[in-house]
Amino acid sequence: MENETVSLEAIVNNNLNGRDLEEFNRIYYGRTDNHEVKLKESSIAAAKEADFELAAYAFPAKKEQTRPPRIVKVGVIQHSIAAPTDRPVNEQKKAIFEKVKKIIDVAGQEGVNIICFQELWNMPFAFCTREKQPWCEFAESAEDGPTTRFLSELAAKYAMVFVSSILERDENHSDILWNTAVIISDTGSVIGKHRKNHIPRVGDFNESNYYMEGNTGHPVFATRYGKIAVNICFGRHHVLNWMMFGQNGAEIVFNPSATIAAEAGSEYMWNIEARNAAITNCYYTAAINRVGYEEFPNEFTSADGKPAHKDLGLFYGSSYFTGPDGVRCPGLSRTRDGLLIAVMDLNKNRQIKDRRCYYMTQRLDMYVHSLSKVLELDYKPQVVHENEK
Ligand SMILES: NC(=O)NCCC(=O)O
Repeated sequence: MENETVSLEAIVNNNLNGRDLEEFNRIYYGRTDNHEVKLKESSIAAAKEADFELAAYAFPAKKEQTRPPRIVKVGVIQHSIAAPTDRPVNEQKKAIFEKVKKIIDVAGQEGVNIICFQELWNMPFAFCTREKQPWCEFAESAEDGPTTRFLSELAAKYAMVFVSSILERDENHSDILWNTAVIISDTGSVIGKHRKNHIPRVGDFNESNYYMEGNTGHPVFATRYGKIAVNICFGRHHVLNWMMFGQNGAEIVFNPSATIAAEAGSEYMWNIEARNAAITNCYYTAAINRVGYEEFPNEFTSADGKPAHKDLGLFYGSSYFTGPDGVRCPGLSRTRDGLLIAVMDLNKNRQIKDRRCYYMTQRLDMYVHSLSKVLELDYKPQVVHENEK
């Protein structure tokens, strides 16, 4: 990945300085100060040794008279796969566990309370191949599969909540597969799970060959550290999906993703969507994407007349956090594994709700009425023509 652009931030920082850089950050990202948080020397050394990026930023809120601050440390981890995709399934999984454990340990020593990984973090994103074997064998039980067991131990050790996106095998319902986020509590037990609501049918994202649209609605999980929800990857293009997590009281919504620069994943939209969701729903968002190229043993086509190929393209990382006011922190790079930490004051959500009144002005009643009409078979779009008086 030597010739890849490192990040948009790097381009800006290398080419702007002084007032121009300040004005760019103020106008584009909404920030006058990055609120960089100092990290332990031992964490910085461990990150260097294990070759991953490490950065932390605060999202402070105003001091209130009647509520103490509600500070929570949230981490997101982006990473590439750790073994070639032609190695045995369990070997590939184990190699990812070993790599990611080093990152979790640093998060533990930094006192991180909640961690979210990228989409299907424990496997290559193999659905582009349309092959069932061996990729379906990565599926496991959400409740007591090897990935949940691996994380449960670390959750209890560090009193950490995990949001773990996996390929789920539902043994109680005829062995079918789901794209599922498992929420593991700070005690190590499974609080619950959420299944991906919107399954892509675009480019090489052939996920609909493997699993169906989720059946878990829009759950919000009340953890020890705050109310969290998960909008899995493609759901970030669906504003109502984001909206429902807000209606159910989410304070932080994670968007674990696996997306590439090409049209299907649309890198130019990446920096907008989770940020816009934070603004319109007055909650924190965290967008997490995987990193690197994943080459598969057999060629596949994109059904576009172009030559067959063995990889999807670059997963461009660029994970980032946004506060409920729409201000975002610098993101991780496009090219390296990383741990990004946000020190959030959750009081900020209500402060922004009180100030901007988006919930008060949202007119749900009007939309329920309009949408119920849209669903009618004989619906006619409300278009007014010049000669219709
Ligand atoms: N994993 C996934 O849903 N990717 C779809 C491409 C996109 O990010 O829009």
